[in-house]
Amino acid sequence: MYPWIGKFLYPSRWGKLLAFRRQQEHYFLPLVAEIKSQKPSQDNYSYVRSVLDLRIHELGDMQVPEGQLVSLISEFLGNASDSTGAALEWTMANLVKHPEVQTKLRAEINNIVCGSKGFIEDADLSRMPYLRAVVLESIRRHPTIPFVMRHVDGDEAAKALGVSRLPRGGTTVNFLVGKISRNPEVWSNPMSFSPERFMPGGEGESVDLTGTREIKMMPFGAGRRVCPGMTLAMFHLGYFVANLVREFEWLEADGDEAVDFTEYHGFPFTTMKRGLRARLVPLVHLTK
Ligand code: HEM
Repeated sequence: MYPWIGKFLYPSRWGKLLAFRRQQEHYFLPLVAEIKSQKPSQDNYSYVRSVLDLRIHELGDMQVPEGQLVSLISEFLGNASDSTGAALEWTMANLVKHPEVQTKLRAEINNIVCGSKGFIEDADLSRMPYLRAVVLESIRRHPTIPFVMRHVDGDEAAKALGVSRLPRGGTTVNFLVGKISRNPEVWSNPMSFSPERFMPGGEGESVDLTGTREIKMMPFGAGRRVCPGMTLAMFHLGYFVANLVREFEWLEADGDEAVDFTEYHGFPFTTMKRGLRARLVPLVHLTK
């Protein structure tokens, strides 16, 4: 409730946090300065440039202060790599555990790629519906961000939440992303791993990831603050999974190294408690 109390309760952790923050400033600010010094053009219009160009109307058209810029950059980098990495690990773990899904996926990939150039191109992904189904099923079953919070206020919000009224000044609502995508009233056998549910005729066939039409799952959040990296993340996941499955057969490791789906609830990501271990067999491709 009062985050500032933390520095008195946990002085050593607070010290570490400040040191980490200084390190971020040390790395990011020279890069920001370099971007500032460049003449903006269509070719180099980056995320940092877009934040530099922002003006906060409520504060007299003020620019985003340097401190907040550092926070935004670290949020952008952290959200991008850690959440995609965690989702990739969950996906590969499921493919190890479900060899029949892996075989079916490899057949789809090879069918598209074989006989042509011998490697996967960006455009090929759109012709791989089962690959998309595998990725969707993985982020449904194992959403890497288990909840999103919103400050809500007013009668309209109360109505949407199905309560008569909200406390004065509003309140914070925690939307349980994980529970939503494993709701047995929406998903049949929700704890099983079944990409087929996202194929034609399946209950998730036309699932809406942005949550504008309906919310059956919301691994990327929903509404105005929906993850801006969603399309990139879906592309990266599809691309990495396709290449990893095409190049290797993923087999379960023996004994204690076998796949363990126990979750580790870190902040803010849910990862595999014990990282994925697998036996990888390189596959030989015959190209024309
Ligand atoms: C599998 C990968 C990813 C997942 C599961 C994921 C999920 C999420 C979720 C649940 C949120 C919170 C949305 C909300 O509050 O409603 C979020 C926010 C955000 N994501 Fe992602 N994300 C992923 C990848 C990425 C990537 C690749 C990028 C950038 C290239 C990115 C950038 C961001 C940013 C900047 C925000 C904050 C948006 C805001 O506060 O308005 N994410 N993400």
